[in-house]
Amino acid sequence: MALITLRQLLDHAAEHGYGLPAFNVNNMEQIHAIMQAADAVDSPVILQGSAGARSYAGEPFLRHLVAAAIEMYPHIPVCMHQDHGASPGVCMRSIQSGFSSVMMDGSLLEDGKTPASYEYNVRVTRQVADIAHACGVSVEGELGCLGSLETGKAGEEDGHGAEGELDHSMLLTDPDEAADFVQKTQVDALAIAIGTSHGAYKFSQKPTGKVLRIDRVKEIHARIPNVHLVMHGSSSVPEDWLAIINRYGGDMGQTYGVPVEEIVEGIKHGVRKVNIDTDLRMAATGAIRQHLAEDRKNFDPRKFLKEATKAMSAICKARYEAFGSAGMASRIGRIYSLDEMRRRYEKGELAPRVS
Ligand SMILES: O=C(COP(=O)(O)O)[C@@H](O)[C@H](O)[C@H](O)COP(=O)(O)O
Repeated sequence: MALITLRQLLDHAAEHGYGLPAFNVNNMEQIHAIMQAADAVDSPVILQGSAGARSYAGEPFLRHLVAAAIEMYPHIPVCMHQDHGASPGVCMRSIQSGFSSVMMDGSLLEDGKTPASYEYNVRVTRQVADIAHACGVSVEGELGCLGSLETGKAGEEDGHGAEGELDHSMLLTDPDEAADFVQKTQVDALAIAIGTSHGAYKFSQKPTGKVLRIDRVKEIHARIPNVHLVMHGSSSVPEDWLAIINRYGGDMGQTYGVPVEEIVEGIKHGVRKVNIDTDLRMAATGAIRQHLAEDRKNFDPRKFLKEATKAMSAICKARYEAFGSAGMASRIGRIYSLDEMRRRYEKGELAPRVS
């Protein structure tokens, strides 16, 4: 079984200077697409499940789908990560369910909507890190609230996101606070706010450095060079799929995502995990719309779901190649079990290095 922790994966990524896309999963087709692409280019994989995914698929289905991926592709290291845990309880249940990594998002209160105080964030994240590390499981924390620097708002399409309008001090992670946060919480990876947001409507025009603050990634990395950084809301919102969706009956507004080259620049400066969900949603929707419009007699869902899988897989492959994770699955070597990771935490081998 090639279940790997986020920590081991990101340590390898940092050592070899690459980044990993973390794709959200809710169903079999998404998992097929991600695994087929990873198999084609020899990339390790991060599958992540949100609260929405758990309520859509049901926790046992999600767990068994991931187990099936691991069984079918034993040569590919797969990290099963819980996306945006709104409370320590959510994280504990994911650990119980077999996830090898959890995100405690204490940037918002348990309702997933109200911005939390720094002290609250430190307290709940540390609580999760203590328990997760005692189980060998990795922890991602978040500092700063995700949201658009154009509008001050979080992404609208996601159940999880700050309500109302936020000012720039909340929408941008502060480098010194990031160092203090990592030291106090002992997280393995830190999600930072730099102007990205969840969903398709991130930017009203191709983003400039004013609204997509890659310079802030660089400042944070300069302050904490040994900490693995995470970019959320990092779909590129492919224009070709947007056009196909609209050509075949869709009604999406003009919008822009995070250009792949900007993510690659972030990877050069400590970004190791890149969250992507919307791109696969758009590819699947476009492919299904196109298939149903062009083959009006078809009533076999396998035919259009295969088209959706192919479309999603092409995006996954492109991201593995652009982020440099292609070719790395076979170079990871021995995978530490959760129990070995637990002992490494106990010995202090994995304590974050923050000066
Ligand atoms: O950053 C993320 C995705 O970014 P994206 O929209 O693809 O730019 C994820 O962390 C989100 O949490 C995920 O899309 C949430 O999905 P649901 O809550 O709708 O399942």
